[in-house]
Amino acid sequence: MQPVHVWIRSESRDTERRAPVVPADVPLLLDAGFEVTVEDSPQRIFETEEYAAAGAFVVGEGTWTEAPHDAYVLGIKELPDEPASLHHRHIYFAHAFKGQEDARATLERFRRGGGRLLDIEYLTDADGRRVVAFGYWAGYVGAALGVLHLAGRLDAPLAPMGKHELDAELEQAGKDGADQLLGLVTGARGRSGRGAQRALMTSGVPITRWDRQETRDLHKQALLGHDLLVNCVVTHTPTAPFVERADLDHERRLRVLADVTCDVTGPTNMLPVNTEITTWQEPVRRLHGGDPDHGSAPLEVIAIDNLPSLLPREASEGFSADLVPHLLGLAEGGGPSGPWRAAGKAFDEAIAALEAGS
Ligand SMILES: NC(=O)c1ccc[n+]([C@@H]2O[C@H](COP(=O)([O-])OP(=O)(O)OC[C@H]3O[C@@H](n4cnc5c(N)ncnc54)[C@H](O)[C@@H]3O)[C@@H](O)[C@H]2O)c1
Repeated sequence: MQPVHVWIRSESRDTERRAPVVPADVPLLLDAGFEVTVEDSPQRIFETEEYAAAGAFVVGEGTWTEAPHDAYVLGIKELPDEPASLHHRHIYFAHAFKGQEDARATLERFRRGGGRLLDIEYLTDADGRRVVAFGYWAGYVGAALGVLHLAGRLDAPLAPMGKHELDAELEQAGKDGADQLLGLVTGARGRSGRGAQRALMTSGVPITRWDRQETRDLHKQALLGHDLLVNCVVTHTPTAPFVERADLDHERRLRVLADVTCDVTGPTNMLPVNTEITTWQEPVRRLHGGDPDHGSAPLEVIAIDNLPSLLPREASEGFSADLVPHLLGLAEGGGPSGPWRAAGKAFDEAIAALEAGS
């Protein structure tokens, strides 16, 4: 049987420093009989030499277009715009199955070339739960930015950093008084909710933890009694929003919304007072000026949709630890394991919808 060939491509987005498989995990694939090729990349947080030392075969940046036909081309973010036809099996986050911007163009490229997209977002277990995600570090960074902003320690533009640097800032913020803030994490039991709690703890911020049970009868006044709300909720059914326009004129302590979920335009936006993301260049946006006569402070939002890229090393390590066991599942005797079949089905459905013209 041909060995499974995983080809780790370079990322085309120039701010993207993460890697889907870290050098320390390469031997796990090699020991299972896989072939591992890695493209050189000056921006990746791990040196190419680390991959070579771990046993990967090194090739030039962007050479996946010439990879053997049977290779799985693995990345994190979008492919470059060329070539117009894609004939490999690609594994990455394409955001191409829900009618997003460019979704149609991406699917057309696969259809034209006869390739397949195994989107990491659609790698799910038998219960439909995602098996690989960056959520923990998204929550960690989202909560950290909220605390640092409230502590007057957030400088823009943001740039990728090491966890030790971020933690030093959080600890200093705590010593300077951030430990007097009140933090609320919604979706506290999920991946990003747990990451958010860990960051708040690093600053010594007392935490209120709410998940489904605690929000069933929403206690709005209690919610507004926190300085910082870190929203990590994932819901697919429209639910009573946490903060609406009418809440802003109320007496409240709430000053910063850190929206990790970033579902800012969807029907399940839990914070409809905001409908736009923020960026590394301008991480914070003012939503309401506040009214000191009525005890309401200005309200600001942080809604950055690529938070884990700010902690590229830790985000890559956690992601690789989750992904590699599933990559091994590409070689299972009866064909790729359940999550790969689920991702393949999502792709087939998207192509069928494209062909049906919907
Ligand atoms: N901003 C970024 O850079 C970034 C990066 C990665 C992921 N994300 C997003 O972060 C979000 C969180 O992902 P996750 O991996 O933590 O999801 P998860 O499924 O692990 O957790 C979601 C949590 O929300 C809870 N929840 C659902 N409805 C609720 C309600 N009405 N009230 C309170 N809690 C409720 C669930 O019980 C669960 O604990 C996702 O939308 C994901 O796309 C953002």
